[in-house]
Amino acid sequence: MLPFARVAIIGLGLIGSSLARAIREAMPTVRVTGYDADPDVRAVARAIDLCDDVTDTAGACVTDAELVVLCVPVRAMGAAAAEIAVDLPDEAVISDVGSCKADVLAQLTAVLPDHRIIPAHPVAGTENSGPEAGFARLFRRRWCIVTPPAGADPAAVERVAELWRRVGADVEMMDPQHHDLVLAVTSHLPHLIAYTIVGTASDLEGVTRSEVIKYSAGGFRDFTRIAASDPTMWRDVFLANKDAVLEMLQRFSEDLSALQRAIRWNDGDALFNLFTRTRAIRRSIVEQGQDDPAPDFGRRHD
Ligand SMILES: NC(=O)c1ccc[n+]([C@@H]2O[C@H](COP(=O)([O-])OP(=O)(O)OC[C@H]3O[C@@H](n4cnc5c(N)ncnc54)[C@H](O)[C@@H]3O)[C@@H](O)[C@H]2O)c1
Ligand SMILES: O=C(O)C(=O)C[C@]1(C(=O)O)C=C[C@@H](O)C=C1
Repeated sequence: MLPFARVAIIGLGLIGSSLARAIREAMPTVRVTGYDADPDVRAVARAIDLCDDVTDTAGACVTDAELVVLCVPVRAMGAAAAEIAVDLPDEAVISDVGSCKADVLAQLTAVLPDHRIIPAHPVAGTENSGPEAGFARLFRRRWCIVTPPAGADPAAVERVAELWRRVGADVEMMDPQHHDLVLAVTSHLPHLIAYTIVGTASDLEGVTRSEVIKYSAGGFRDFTRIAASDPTMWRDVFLANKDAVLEMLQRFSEDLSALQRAIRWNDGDALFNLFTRTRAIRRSIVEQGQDDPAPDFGRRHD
């Protein structure tokens, strides 16, 4: 049985539009309605026939929804929930796709205290934004972490998990705070480092911008892809997951200082031992098939 027959998606950017496409592909009988605060995004969504209906108000989008998925930047979640509050059916399940969970759960609970709120985070994305950047296969063989609050209705949790399984994701359950700590080191810190290194390189006196572009091969080029990620989304992630990010950043800074010392004092063993350990980690990730398991479609439009 389908987990939901009517799904409303609020926010039709990369993730919202990918979810709309994926639901329509995997579950063609599900009615998908969509809304975005930006009229240009709504126009594009209509032009590309993204949903069964794209509405001009958030309320109209959710009036008969069984599931509402908020796909807006994390610090806009509370405002998006407030906009649908009066039109939301009592029995509707509310979910979201935000990259951090504790702060989003607090925002949604404050605005919709009487609704079943089952947050989730598909750990899949690209550096691109907007409805045209989305693609149906984005979630295939990627993790989706469902972070139900304490005491959540198990049936609602299972229906949200099943929706993500149907669009191809592997589902894990996690406590919201633990999610935020794990993702701070596996996703948020890497983005912060990428933003920093690309900024540092472009600020260098004595190195021209054209040289940075001309010689950006290998490692630096990979950093530039990540550093091209959406500014609004990432500003919100760092501010909403401040504590976990600062904790991981502190540990990272200490490890970087140790590396700085090793280089200064010609401690080749320290460098060699660390690089040997990190190479083994990378190889075990590849062996477990967790490295870009979908290389053919992970980085392009369908
Ligand atoms: N991009 C990724 O790699 C990725 C991966 C997983 C999860 N996420 C999460 O998904 C969410 C959406 O990210 P995205 O990459 O799709 O961003 P996006 O910029 O492509 O899309 C966000 C959309 O939300 C709309 N919006 C903003 N405020 C709104 C509001 N109050 N009501 C209605 N629409 C509103 C914007 O107009 C925009 O079209 C974020 O919470 C992000 O943390 C992103
Ligand atoms: O591949 C990318 O472009 C991503 O940054 C995707 C990525 C990640 O860090 O893995 C980014 C943020 C999300 O919340 C989930 C996935």
